[in-house]
Amino acid sequence: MAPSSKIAKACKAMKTKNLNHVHLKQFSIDRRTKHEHLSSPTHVQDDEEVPQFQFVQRGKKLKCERDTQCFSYEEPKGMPVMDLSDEESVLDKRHNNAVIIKHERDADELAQFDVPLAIVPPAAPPSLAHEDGFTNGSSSNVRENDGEFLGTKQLNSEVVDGSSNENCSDVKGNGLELLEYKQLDTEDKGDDDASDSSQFDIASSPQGNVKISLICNSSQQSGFRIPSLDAVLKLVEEKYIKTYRITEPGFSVVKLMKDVCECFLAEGTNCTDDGQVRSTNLTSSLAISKKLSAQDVLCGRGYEGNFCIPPSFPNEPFRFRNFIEVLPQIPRVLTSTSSNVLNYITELNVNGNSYCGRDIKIKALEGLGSLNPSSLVVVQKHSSCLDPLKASHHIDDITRGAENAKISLVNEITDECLPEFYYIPRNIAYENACVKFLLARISDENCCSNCVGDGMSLIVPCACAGETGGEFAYTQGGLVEEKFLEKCISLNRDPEQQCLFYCKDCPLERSKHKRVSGPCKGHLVRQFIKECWYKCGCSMKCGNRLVQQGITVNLQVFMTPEKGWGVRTLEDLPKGTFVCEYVGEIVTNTELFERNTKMSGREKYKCPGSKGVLRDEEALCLDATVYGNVARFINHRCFDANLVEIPVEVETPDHRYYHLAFFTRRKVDALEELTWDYGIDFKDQSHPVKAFHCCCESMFCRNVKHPKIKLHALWAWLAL
Ligand SMILES: C[S@@+](CC[C@H](N)C(=O)[O-])C[C@H]1O[C@@H](n2cnc3c(N)ncnc32)[C@H](O)[C@@H]1O
Repeated sequence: MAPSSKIAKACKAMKTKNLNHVHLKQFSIDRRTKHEHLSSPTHVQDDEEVPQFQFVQRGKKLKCERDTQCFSYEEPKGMPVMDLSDEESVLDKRHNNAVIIKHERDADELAQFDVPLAIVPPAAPPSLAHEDGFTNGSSSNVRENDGEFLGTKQLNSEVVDGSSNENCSDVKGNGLELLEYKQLDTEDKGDDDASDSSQFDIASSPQGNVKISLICNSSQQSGFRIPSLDAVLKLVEEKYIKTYRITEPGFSVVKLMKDVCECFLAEGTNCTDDGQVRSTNLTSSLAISKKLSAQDVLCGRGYEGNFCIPPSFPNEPFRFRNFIEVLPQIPRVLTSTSSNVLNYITELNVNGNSYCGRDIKIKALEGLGSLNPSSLVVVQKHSSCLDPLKASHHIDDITRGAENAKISLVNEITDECLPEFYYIPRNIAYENACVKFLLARISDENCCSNCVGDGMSLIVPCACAGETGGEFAYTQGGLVEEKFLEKCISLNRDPEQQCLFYCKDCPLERSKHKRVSGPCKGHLVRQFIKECWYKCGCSMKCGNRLVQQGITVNLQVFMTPEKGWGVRTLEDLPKGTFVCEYVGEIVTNTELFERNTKMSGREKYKCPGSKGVLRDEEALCLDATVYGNVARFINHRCFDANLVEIPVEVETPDHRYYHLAFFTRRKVDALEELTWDYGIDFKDQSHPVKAFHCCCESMFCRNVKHPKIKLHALWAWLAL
């Protein structure tokens, strides 16, 4: 093969990266030369234009732009050397996909609820100060009504608009439902649960101390002796673990009690001036004809809701929402008693997932609710920052079974919950993003139809290995070949050495300058891996089908001290291990642009030089803001990150669409955080949106004024 055509085959793509957006550049370069292309009757239609590029080897500097919400991979500066004679040569409308800066959607575009919820015992009536300084809460109410207190309370704050009516009166009205507060009667012999008679008494002092008393009537029990507290706690724990199928190892009654105290204090702090607690608007249970599952509630199915995004694709991925955001919707569909709310939350736990954040409190109170099922009301809190709870949060599997391997989540640092997003294991196309996988376009030379079994076991590598120089990129052991990996690392590390190609009407530049297309600054040539696919004869177990198999390693999302969520491995990973793909919504640059600028339909971006709206087909980008996988949590590390991203082609043989896969670039130990180099130039002052302050702690951090590292140390590290 002529070197130039080799280069042409190699030089086909670039990417830009963004915090939650990755931009795929897919220049349509046919495998054949223009001459071959024109003379061949097959593969490409006659009217298709052949992009023309000049590839140059020149020292160029890669620059990146981003901020906490977005960044783009700014291409190397330099004068374009593109053949300018053919206006459409680069951006062939069917083949070329460009890269555009993507800003994350503004937070206000997503449903946000500022007013979090918690569940607390109903507010006490005007306080009854005790001698010990404690103000009695719920139990004082009970006694007031001779053991059978229906502590009705008007729930009158508006949730949807976030405002709250602080006027908690005892009057029913305005269509608002009253909650029933029923305390067990110590004399109630007919009720099994109450036969031992128990009373849960919670009180607080002005100093913020909380006292919980358990009052038990032991008169029915002969030979009763006060048991040890430890034995009681153990018994209760066993009972609850069994009855409620609590799977979390950390469950304990002591923790439950502690949580109750914390909630009590938090909600006490949030009482209105007149001592009342803000409460939510619950609608009547009569409106509910069927019981919705917890997921229904969270995903907004089965009822009219204006905040939940309805599941729009087959697997109906769980939309992770902080409970504090979910709960405001519950009143729209659930019955008016707080125990219903708790039931739904219980269902969630039973489904195999446990949830983070304030649901820990909810879980704690679930226990309380079981002791006294109707004694809780849902109330709004003014601000989450008032919440003193710093519980350890845990989700068993954020993928809900969508991946081969579970991906757990822990937050041992804050009470922050996962940001709102749908977990998807594979890229999905948004509206206009045209991603066609046409088997007809896969010619014999682009697949290995004659292969059988594991193509990797063949003595002569199959056609799919052609993309990687006639050798498979993967080893028999399922790792990226050392040499190939090193090449990818070197390409990423030192783009100045690499080939660049230039296009005439650079979509990246166009997007950057909004309306004026600047000269293309050249695009980095990348190494590709080509995996076998459907038209290949090999089996699904073929070793050249690694990325398409999905995640197999043990990953965990965790809260880092300074960078928000991060991802770590729970097992040792050898060098060259496939970790995960960067998955998101495949959007066109037009869509991306509109998401960024929130342009209305009328003001759609007009591409300079083109007669109409920017062609959607020109660019594909990945936006993981709302739909994404675990990769959206992988943090940046300057230069010596332990992951490297490699484009992997699976469905299409012509680089129109590819997967961005992360592989370990060295051996990574269990519990190490996984990082990749976003390619950010922190010194780029020209970008209007500033980057985050990098806390990667790398010796080579590009965001520190006086790097800790001397040049010789850098070379020493490189030599490793
Ligand atoms: C793709 S997200 C990574 C996940 C993110 N930490 C989270 O909590 O969702 C990128 C964002 O993470 C944070 N981040 C990533 N790498 C960082 C670093 N080295 N130093 C500080 N913040 C970082 C920045 O806020 C950045 O905007």
